[in-house]
Amino acid sequence: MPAYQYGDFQNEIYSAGINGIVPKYPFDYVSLERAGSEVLPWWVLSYVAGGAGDEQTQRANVAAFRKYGIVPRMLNGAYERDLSISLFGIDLPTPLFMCPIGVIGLCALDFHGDVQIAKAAALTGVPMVASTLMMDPMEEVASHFGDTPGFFQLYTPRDRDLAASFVARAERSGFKAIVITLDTWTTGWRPRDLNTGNLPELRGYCLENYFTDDIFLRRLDRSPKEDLNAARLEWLKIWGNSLQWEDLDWLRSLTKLPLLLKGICHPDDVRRARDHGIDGIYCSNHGGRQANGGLPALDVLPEVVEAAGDMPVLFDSGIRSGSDAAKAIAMGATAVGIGRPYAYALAVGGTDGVVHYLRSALAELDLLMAIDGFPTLRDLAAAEVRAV
Ligand SMILES: Cc1cc2nc3c(=O)[nH]c(=O)nc-3n(C[C@H](O)[C@H](O)[C@H](O)COP(=O)(O)O)c2cc1C
Ligand SMILES: O=C(O)C(=O)c1ccccc1
Repeated sequence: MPAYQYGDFQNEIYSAGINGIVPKYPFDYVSLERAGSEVLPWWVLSYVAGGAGDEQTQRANVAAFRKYGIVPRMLNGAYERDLSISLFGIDLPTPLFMCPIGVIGLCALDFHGDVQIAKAAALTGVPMVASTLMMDPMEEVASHFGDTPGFFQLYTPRDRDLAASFVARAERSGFKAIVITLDTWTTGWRPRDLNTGNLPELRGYCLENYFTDDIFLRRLDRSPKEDLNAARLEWLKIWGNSLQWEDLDWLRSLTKLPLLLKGICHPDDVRRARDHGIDGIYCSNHGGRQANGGLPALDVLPEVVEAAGDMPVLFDSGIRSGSDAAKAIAMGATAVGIGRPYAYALAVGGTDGVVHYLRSALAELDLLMAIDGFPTLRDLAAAEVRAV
């Protein structure tokens, strides 16, 4: 018997269809986004859907995937596929991961989306990169990962002791790597949210990691429960640290876990990262939420990959489907981040909706590898990609 292939999901769906069982959730991104938009509260939707400026970069991220095509190869035994990768010595069954999304907690109807995503990670083997901004503390979220490794995304606070505490807590909770986000020490110019004065964190949402940390709490006279206003103002004082290269040496000294830098788009920055003992690069423009007018992240990926050499390169910004993931891998990404799509999937169906979305993306990727003749991700990575 051949091993289970993700593409068998397709057969399950057709077989169910014969028996009159109609799928609960959509299979294409446009329908998923529409369904998610109908159920999210307006202010969460505005925050998730929006980006910087007139959202030109956000749209360009998605459009970039239409500019490239993979050249298929035939007759080379792609009857069975292997989608596994190894990252920092950790074996993962697939090349996908879930990007850090600070308000993911709010995208679930019960406002405990971080836990629901952790459960989806456990069920699929697709790791969650958990944001610093959570509706539940990281210890609780990590307790639902099952056998799937989790990564912790650090928004480095200005208070160094608090940063050290977050890293230590992440290590104790069993997270397997730390992702330091560099492009969001201040919020981008986001007209959709500016029009309604909408910033969830400032209202005191998603700050549970801070509100459960002794180092943060000692800055307050009264607990966040007693005085939420004072707590969120204190958060605003310490939250965004505009790091410099030298600060990486301090961050490096905090942990032996693999460290990744998120937001890297220039090959010189890749080389400097290596000089500072960084283990992995995360190429991203934050889904066009931070700076408008920049290049699509996919367009800079090949240069970043070349400069990275043997360092793994994680990628996000514009991935909507399994075939998008295939292109990013063919252009050099080691692992590929799903962002906005899983937020909508969570809104539509909770953990179940996210598992459905991830299985669909993996099925599409797997079938594409079957049809295009790439039995392994190594073969796909070596595929010829041409500009359309
Ligand atoms: C609502 C929302 C919140 C986000 N919060 C974070 C965050 O807390 N930390 C972070 O590093 N990136 C955050 N990101 C950026 C994502 O990690 C990722 O870079 C981006 O979603 C990729 O773009 P895409 O979703 O359009 O594919 C957020 C993105 C969205 C949509
Ligand atoms: O919304 C975001 O993308 C994000 O990462 C963020 C986090 C905290 C404050 C502002 C923006």
